[in-house]
Order: sequence, then structure tokens, then C-alpha cells
Amino acid sequence: MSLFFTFTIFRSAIFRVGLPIVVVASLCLYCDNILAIVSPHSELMQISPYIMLPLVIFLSQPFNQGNSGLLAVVMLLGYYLIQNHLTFPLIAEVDKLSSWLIIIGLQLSLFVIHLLPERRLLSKSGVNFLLLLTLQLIIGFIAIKAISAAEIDLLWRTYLKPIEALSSSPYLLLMFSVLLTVTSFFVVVFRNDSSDHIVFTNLLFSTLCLYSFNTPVIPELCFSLAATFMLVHIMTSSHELAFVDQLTELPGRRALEIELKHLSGLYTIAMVDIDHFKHFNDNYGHRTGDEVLRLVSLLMSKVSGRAKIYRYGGEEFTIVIKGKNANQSMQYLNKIRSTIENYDMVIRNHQQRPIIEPNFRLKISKPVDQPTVNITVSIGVADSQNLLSTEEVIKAADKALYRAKSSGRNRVTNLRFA
Ligand SMILES: Nc1nc2c(ncn2[C@@H]2O[C@H](COP(=O)(O)OP(=O)(O)OP(=O)(O)O)[C@@H](O)[C@H]2O)c(=O)[nH]1
Repeated sequence: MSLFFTFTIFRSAIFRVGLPIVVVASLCLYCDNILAIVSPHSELMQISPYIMLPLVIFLSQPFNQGNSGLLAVVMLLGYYLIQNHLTFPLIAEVDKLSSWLIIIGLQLSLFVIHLLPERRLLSKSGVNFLLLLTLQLIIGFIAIKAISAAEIDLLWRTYLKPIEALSSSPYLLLMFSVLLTVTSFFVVVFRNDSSDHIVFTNLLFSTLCLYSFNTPVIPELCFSLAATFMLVHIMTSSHELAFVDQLTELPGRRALEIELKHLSGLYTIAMVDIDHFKHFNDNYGHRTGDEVLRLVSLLMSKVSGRAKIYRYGGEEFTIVIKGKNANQSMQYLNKIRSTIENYDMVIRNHQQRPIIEPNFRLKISKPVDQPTVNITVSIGVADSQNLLSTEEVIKAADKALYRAKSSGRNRVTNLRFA
């Protein structure tokens, strides 16, 4: 499987919602076994959200993941309130009211983060959100002071009685939680913006926490797992920013440099360059040019083979094929060249629809009567046989690419056989 598809799978909505669902489902299925393992470490479990959530807040600032930072602030506050303002099992009237307010406040605040742009934690939108959170806290405290025990009891008996066989939490609150979590699920499936899946993950774990509020260690476990997902999200997003080209979603130049450091033995390097791309940009505009770059990346990735494809820079790509010499790689490279050449690109008005659909699906069939253009690429190839270093192989492939261009373009050139 090429690196391109590995990245695509990790970034897909299905993977992003699927992984936390699998974790939560496993927790539910093997609850007794998991509790038996973690219960002896309950003190450690209790403090772990206090360590992990501040770490998320701290890392979110330099890593530009403000929404993760805000999620962690909400979760930390929720966890603190659950640990310090509730007595389990929830029998006292004031505890019941507090738990309802905490859950409603926690989940609404988490959900609102779907609406925020990805900025730094201490940006204008971040600070506004934190002010809103403070306001919510004040309203909560006023409500607890203002509502009498008799009124809470009436509320409990009239609207909020739990279905004991299902959960000790009021079913109306559970429904509210599930509704927000399911809505968030669809936000990930249909939008899948940078932090959507992590909002969903937090909602999912907080719903599980509500569902099993009175089970010991469950709140600690849920908040720790949510923090773990956020830490992984911050790390993988930063890795992506550093190593994945944002336009084509292929690994970029830095990823290639690291790959080159580890290359040894027999391998082939091919430099791929789109022909007359400046002309294409001048004729159809830079935005269409960008889409062509994405299309070429996608077409190259679809041609099967165990090669790794990188965006070298501009309209140039690098293909690394391990375990094969240049001659053995020619068939694969020619297939890439011909696949690109034979793809009929429909140039649409950008106000209507782009060449490639936003979710990166290839448009295979072209509508009748639409004018099409075909682009071509030139490829220069060299292998590690008789060459001492990767720099030399790249230089030789570059030289071969220059020859491919000067010999008429739209060809694969291997200088050893030229
Ligand atoms: N749209 C778009 N254009 C880019 C990007 N990076 C580089 N380019 C353009 O790619 C073009 C490269 O042009 P040249 O190096 O002259 O090459 P060419 O026109 O492809 O000609 P040959 O390589 O000789 O076939 C320039 O016009 C750059 O502006 C990008 O990320 N997006």
C-alpha cells in the first residue's frame, strides 16, 4: 500500500470516528475485565486526567491546535467539578442537580467547538469561548443556590427519573447527550475538518461517563482516554504539517529527505515533472493549476506498485522504488506516464464545479460535449547501481529528466539506455 493511501486512511472520516467508537465499544463489552485491571491503580487513574489534560492545553499553543486546547479546558473543568463537587452515588438532591448542570454545560461547550475556526488557544475566538465558559459556570452556581431541594426532587420525579435497568443517569439527559454525539458524528462524516473528530471523541467519552456515572473509575478512565486521543491528535497533526504536502496530501520534501537518509541497497529514483505547466497556469489560472497537481498526485497513487511518491516541490514529484533497478521500473513508470496522458480532464467553470471533486474522488467518466484537455509528464530515471550516494542518484535522475524534456517531453528517460 502506498504512503499516500496510508495517510488518506488515517485522515478519513471513517477511521476518525471508527477508532474512538471501537475503543468505547470495547470498554462496554469488556467493562468488568478492564475495571479489574485499572481498579487497583485507582489513585493513579484519578490524577492522570489532571496530568494529561493540562499537557494537552500546554501543547496546543505552540502546535497551533487551539481547538484541542479548548476541548481540554472544558474536559479539565468538567473533571474537576465531577471529582470535587459530586458525591457518588448521586443521592443528595444538590448532587443530582450539579451532575445535570455539569453534563449539559460540558457537552454543549464541547459541541460549540465544532463552530470555532482552528486558531491558537489565546486567539480572539478562544478568549471569547473561555469567557462564555466562565459565564456558564456562574449561571450554574447561581442555579444550584437558587433551586431548592424540594424543587429538585419534583424535577427528578417528574422529568428526570432514570430508567434504572439502563443507567442511573436521567434518560432525558442521556438522550440529550446521545443526540449531540450523533450530530457530531455526522459533522465528522460530512465535513471532517481538522478538529471535528476530536470534538466527537470527547462527546463520545463524556456520554459514556454520563451513562456509567456511578460506576467507580469510569469517569477517570473516560477523561484519561479522551486526553490520550487529544495528545495523539496534536502529535499526528504536527507530523502531518511537517511531512505532508497540504495541496496534494502526498508526503513532501522533508519526508523524502528522511527516506533518502535510510535508503540502501538496490533502489530506483524517478523525477516526474508536468510538461508546460506554466502555460497551463497562464491559460486556465493558478487554481486550476493546483487542481491539476492534485489530480496528477491522485493518478500516480492509483497506479499500483510498491513505490513511494513524494511532492518534490512546484510541479515536480519524486518516486522511490526499492529493490528494483531502473530497467525493471520502466514498465511501472511508463504506466504512470500513460495513465496521466490518457486522462481526459474537463475544464469546468470554477464557479460551477472543480475538476476534481472536493472529497478527492476521481471523475472517471466525462460528460458528453464537454471540452477536455490532456496533460503529460516527463520522467527521468536513475538507480543505485554504480552510484555511490542518494544525492548522485537524484542528480542522475534530474539529468535524465532534462534529457526527457529536451527530447520532446511525455516520455520516460533512463540515461543508461538512452
Ligand atoms: N498552480 C500552481 N502552480 C505552480 C505551483 N508550483 C509551481 N507552479 C508553477 O509551475 C510552473 C513551472 O514552470 P516551468 O518551470 O517554466 O516549467 P513548465 O512550464 O512546466 O515547462 P517544462 O517543465 O519545460 O515543460 C510555474 O509557472 C510555477 O508558477 C503550485 O503549487 N501551484
